[in-house]
Amino acid sequence: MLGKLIPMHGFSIILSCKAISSGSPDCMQLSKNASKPPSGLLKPKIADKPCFGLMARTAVLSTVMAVVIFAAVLLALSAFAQYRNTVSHLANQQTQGLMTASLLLQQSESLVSSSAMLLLADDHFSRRQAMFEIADREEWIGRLVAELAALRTESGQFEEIYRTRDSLVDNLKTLDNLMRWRIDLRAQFSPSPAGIALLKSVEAQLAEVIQDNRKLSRDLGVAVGYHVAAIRQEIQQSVSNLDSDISQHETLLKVLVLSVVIVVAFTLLFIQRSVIGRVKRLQKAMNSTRPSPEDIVVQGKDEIARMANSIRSYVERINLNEHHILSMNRKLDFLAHHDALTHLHNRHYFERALHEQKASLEAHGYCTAMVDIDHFKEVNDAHGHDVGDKVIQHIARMMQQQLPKTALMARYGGEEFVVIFPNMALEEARCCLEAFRQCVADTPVKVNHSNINVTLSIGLSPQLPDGSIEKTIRVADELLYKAKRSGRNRLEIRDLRHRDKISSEGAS
Ligand SMILES: Nc1nc2c(ncn2[C@@H]2O[C@H](COP(=O)(O)OP(=O)(O)OP(=O)(O)O)[C@@H](O)[C@H]2O)c(=O)[nH]1
Repeated sequence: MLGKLIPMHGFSIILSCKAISSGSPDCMQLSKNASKPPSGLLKPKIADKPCFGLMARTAVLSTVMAVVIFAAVLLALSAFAQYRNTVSHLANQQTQGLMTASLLLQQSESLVSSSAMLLLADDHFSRRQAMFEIADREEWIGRLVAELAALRTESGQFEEIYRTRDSLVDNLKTLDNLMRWRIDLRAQFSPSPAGIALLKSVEAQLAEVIQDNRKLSRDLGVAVGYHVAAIRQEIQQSVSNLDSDISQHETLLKVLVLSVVIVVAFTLLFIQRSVIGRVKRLQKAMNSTRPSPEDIVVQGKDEIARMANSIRSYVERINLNEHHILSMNRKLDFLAHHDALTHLHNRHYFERALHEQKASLEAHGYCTAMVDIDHFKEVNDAHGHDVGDKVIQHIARMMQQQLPKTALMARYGGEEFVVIFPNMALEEARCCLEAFRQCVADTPVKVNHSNINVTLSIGLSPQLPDGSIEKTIRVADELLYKAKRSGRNRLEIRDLRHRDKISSEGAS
């Protein structure tokens, strides 16, 4: 009857219930309840709905970060391309332009010195040599101006150079003619006043042409110098633009790097708050010896919230199951010590209590009684076992009400009860039992609108001077059967003082 294992929600509990084996209604109900879980415990509360969860947020943050990094890389690449263009423009065009302009300036100065050579020529050979030189310079100037014009976009500004150069070359041709004339005049010189006057006139024209020549040479130098200055200024401007571009790109890159840092910091903060912090809180709640659903915080609707919700409902289910098991254990504990039908102590408990209290009972004295319902089989036969059960319950109830609270009573067999009166004199016990027997005999049991009369036979024994408590119970049992044999509805007693029996008989 003891040690029956019942599997329940993954747990095993030990049932100690005589009534299970005997098929008592209470225990049957209990065993049914034990096999089925409390209602509403097994369903998780949260449905798996789609939501803007951690994955989506992480994806958004990663996209933002990727976009910012991509923009930074794009900006850096375009900046590098721009710098390369500017540097290549500076190196290829403006520097070359500056060099060409410098060469042009050099050639212009050579043209002026060639004209000086022409002025110093004493014979036609020197004059022609000077003219060759001048033609060579003229050609160089033409070539360099064309080159410079190809490098520079503002071609309109070269007209001044062309015009000055052409005027200078014309002027040099005039100078050449005058020089040839002067050489010829000097070669055929006749100191006549006409000859002297002619030579002076040639000298005067030469002086005028030389004057023009100086002016035109200066103008050519100024025109070329203007371009050199313009190119230098453009180079300076390009360098300054490059500098400003670099600083602009620098600022933009700083902003982008700062953005990346902010996005990364925000991502870390997000991971800390949305993931790590919450998982830690969850872990802390689960680490406690008895996790409570209230400690499991569910914030938001993301994956962690869903996990927390699942854990929470799982903890709720475990707690509810635990509560259920504890309540079942309480019931089983009760049933282990009590009779399921009458809720009096059962025989097992009685025998254990007797064993534990034996020394104390024997030291302080006691009386023992056995109580049995008369003709109970007839009650069963006439009204059925259900009614018989109700009659047994009624008698048990009356026992609890009528007999002293200090009495240790138990259901001993089918319709048989045992009572120990600790520290009580025989007479006092007899009075109690007699009043109880009388009361039962006088009170019909009302079951299903019918009154059933029952009587009790009782055997009462005091503590035996030479016997154990078990022997006293046996004596009380013998006295009970003596009461039965003597006609029932009576109390048989052994009085040690008179060494004979006293019996009290009921009305029947
Ligand atoms: N309804 C019900 N009947 C029980 C229970 N336990 C035992 N009985 C019945 O109680 C009856 C006892 O019958 P008997 O031992 O012949 O005794 P009796 O009919 O009471 O006659 P006496 O004791 O001689 O007066 C039997 O019919 C048992 O089946 C129970 O828990 N419920």
